[in-house]
Amino acid sequence: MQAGKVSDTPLEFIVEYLSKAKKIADGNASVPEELRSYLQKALEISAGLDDYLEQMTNRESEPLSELYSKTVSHDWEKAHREGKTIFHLPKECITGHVEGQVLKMLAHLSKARRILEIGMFTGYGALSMAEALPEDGRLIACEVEPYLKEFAQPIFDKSPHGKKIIVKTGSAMDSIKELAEAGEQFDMVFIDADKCNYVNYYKFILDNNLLRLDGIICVDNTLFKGRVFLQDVTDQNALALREFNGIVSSDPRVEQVLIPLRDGLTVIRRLPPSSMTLNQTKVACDEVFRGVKGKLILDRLRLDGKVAYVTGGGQGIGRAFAHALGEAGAKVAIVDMDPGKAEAVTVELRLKGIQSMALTADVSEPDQVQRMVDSIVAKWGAVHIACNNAGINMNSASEETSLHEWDQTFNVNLRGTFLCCQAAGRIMLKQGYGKIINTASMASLIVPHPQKQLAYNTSKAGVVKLTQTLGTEWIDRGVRVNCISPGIVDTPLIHSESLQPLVQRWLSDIPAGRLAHVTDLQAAVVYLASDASDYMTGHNLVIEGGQSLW
Ligand SMILES: C[S@@+](CC[C@H](N)C(=O)[O-])C[C@H]1O[C@@H](n2cnc3c(N)ncnc32)[C@H](O)[C@@H]1O
Repeated sequence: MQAGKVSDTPLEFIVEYLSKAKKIADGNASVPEELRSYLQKALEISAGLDDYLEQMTNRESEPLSELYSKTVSHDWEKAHREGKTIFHLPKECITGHVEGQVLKMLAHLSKARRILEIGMFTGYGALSMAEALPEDGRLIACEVEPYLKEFAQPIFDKSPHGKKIIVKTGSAMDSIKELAEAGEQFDMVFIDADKCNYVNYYKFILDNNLLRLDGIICVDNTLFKGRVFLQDVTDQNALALREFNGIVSSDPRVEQVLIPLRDGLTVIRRLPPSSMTLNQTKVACDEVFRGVKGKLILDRLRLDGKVAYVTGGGQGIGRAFAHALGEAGAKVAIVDMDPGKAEAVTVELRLKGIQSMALTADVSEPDQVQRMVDSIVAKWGAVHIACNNAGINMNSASEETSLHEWDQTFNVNLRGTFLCCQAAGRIMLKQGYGKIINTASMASLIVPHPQKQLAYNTSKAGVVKLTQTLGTEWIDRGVRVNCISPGIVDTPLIHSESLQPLVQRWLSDIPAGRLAHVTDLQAAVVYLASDASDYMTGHNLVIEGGQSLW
């Protein structure tokens, strides 16, 4: 601890008292050497802890570092004497490096988009949390001293995250009442002002729904120099915090933990209720409100723990499907005729932390399809999601379509899809669970023109009928089969000069006014792969910018 610094946290008091005890022991010959050695050891541990936490916590950003230096070097007594601040603000008010990083981490982990801070001081905590917010995130900081807004703003302006902070000057209680009236709600709240009012802020926030379900409240100084649990305490702030801790720990609406960081940081989570009344209205705490098995809709789209494969996964739509399934949490096998392409997508997925393997298979060959499925089961123990996407398209006028072209197209597009459905389906039927998603085409519905592609159109219509048949045959054994029919997808090939007249023709047929991007199809595959679509089977999900309707 620096010389002259006044103890403020339980640890600083321990260090202060141990130092004093050690000094007395050192000056007294009758103190046993063993006691002196124990005092020395206790002092070394306690005095080294805060510095070590500082060193082992990643460095703060430049603007935060500047804010810290500007705050601790400012003459706060002078500011008060000159009438710039109502309170005597001690520089120790500042949240500081380690606690700021904890708040930033919590904002990150809770994926907060809107944060409320009660008591901003010079904005260290506010800027730390703002650094974790997404671009369109907002942090509203309530601060009674207008001087502090002027103090902090120039540094907020230097940070790319400063624009996310809105400072509301005035009494925090008035500000949060206004926010509640405006129907605002927050994902995270930091209470750090006006200790005697902590209970009121807390109650107001929960009673008025200012914190979303599952949202968190962080509360500073909840150990209050250890006085919250020491006997014979008369300090009003300590007694207010003791009462606050008691109220929170017996409130069934929340769960909480008190972390002995600096002067104590309590983290409180608002629990989803089993029954509740808000403003005299009884809330229907059913599956719609609480989510199916407690999972809200975005969580129901997650694919954590699921095993998927994507044929034709080395490029285009298949690659986009593989990324989407992996981002949603599945392990993904990339299957392609071209081993290099399969491997490249596997590398991309691994970079994103997605477990992935590359497999080579020609989907029209039963042995190769069986080997593909066996390899996945051997490595990951199951197949939950089968994306049968491999396909080819060749153009020719129908009177000239060769049997070779017809057979080749049908071999990959229809026989391949059947073989994959059958091999994966056998595993899924045994598991009692599976999601098969076949790639069909808008060509299953309309006859795209002016290009001529009889074999393709017919094979894709076959994929839809195959999907409908399997979708009804297997659903009672837990296997859902659906297909996606994309419209014309924008690929590098299409940008060649010779194809431009054709592209213009297509565009005039598409209400959306553009070709499909592979990313337009990604949410659909995640939906069909997830439990959220369990009631859907044999469906042809058409994504074509409206083209089949004109
Ligand atoms: C402990 S400091 C906050 C530290 C800050 N959270 C940080 O990250 O550095 C408390 C702040 O609360 C402000 N404050 C005190 N009473 C208030 C009230 N009733 N309404 C709004 N702000 C208040 C004080 O002016 C002071 O700046």
